[in-house]
Amino acid sequence: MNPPGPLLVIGAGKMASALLEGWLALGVDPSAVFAVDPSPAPEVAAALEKAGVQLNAASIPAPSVVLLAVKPQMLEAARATLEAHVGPGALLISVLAGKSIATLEAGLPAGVAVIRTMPNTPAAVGRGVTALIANNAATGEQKALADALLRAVGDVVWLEDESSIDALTAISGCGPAYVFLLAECLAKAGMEAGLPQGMAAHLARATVTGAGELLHRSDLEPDVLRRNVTSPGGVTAAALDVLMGPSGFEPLLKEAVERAVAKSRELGA
Ligand SMILES: NC(=O)C1=CN([C@@H]2O[C@H](COP(=O)(O)OP(=O)(O)OC[C@H]3O[C@@H](n4cnc5c(N)ncnc54)[C@H](O)[C@@H]3O)[C@@H](O)[C@H]2O)C=CC1
Ligand SMILES: O=C(O)[C@@H]1CCC=N1
Repeated sequence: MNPPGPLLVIGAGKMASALLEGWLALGVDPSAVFAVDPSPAPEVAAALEKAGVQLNAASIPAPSVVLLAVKPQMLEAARATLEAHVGPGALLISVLAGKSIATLEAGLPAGVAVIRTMPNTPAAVGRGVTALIANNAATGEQKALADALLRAVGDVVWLEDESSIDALTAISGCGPAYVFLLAECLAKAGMEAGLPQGMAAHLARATVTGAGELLHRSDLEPDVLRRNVTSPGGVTAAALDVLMGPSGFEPLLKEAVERAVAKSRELGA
């Protein structure tokens, strides 16, 4: 899984940190990892230093892999760094929402390998899911390396058609935020139902993670697992009447996902 040469991260933020955390834990050599970030969060800078990754080194050897992880809106500002470090034999792996392979290729040497990906932050604990799509210049070895790097931090899905990445971003890229919001709302509802704050937060967290783990390990479909909780005429059914009603989860998530897809397309325009 170690790249054949140095690995450079441009933009050491939350997504890059999640990937790096997973890679370093699995044995990527930190002395071959470099990061460039003009204003890293202090906790990220401290974690990189502790791990032995060189942040903003004065001189960076030619990387074999460049992970681009700035905000999509910062792509143009990061172009100079990108162009300085992505040589003809390098592989560029981008995690930027919305930014197409053609946009990423602009300004880089002709024939540079580019792999556009959409990971998610559970990669930090080896439970991410990442979609990948490569340009024609990427070799079999480079695709295998990207596959190994992303597979090391979770599941991977290779795409045939780049246009599907906007919908995919709205589901798996953003999805962890929807689940964390569920935990937040469940805790607040618990407090409003009379539980002390700490207990409500604890119960919500344990319930969301426990249900996630059950879904992960079980062969049963989510609707079967839901029915297994729901006694006819019972307590869960009373709650599901609301959550599965006309203003419940389904129409709400449909609208949220539609907006996320539209935003992903807008970022790429
Ligand atoms: N956070 C997430 O769950 C996911 C994020 N992504 C993508 O990852 C990318 C980064 O997102 P986050 O990590 O959440 O953002 P972030 O804001 O945590 O990280 C971005 C980092 O880029 C740095 N930066 C800004 N300008 C730079 C430049 N010119 N050169 C080098 N570094 C520069 C910032 O200082 C910051 O540390 C985005 O493009 C996003 O679409 C993709 C999937 C999931
Ligand atoms: O919010 C964003 O734009 C990025 C893309 C997927 C998750 N975070």
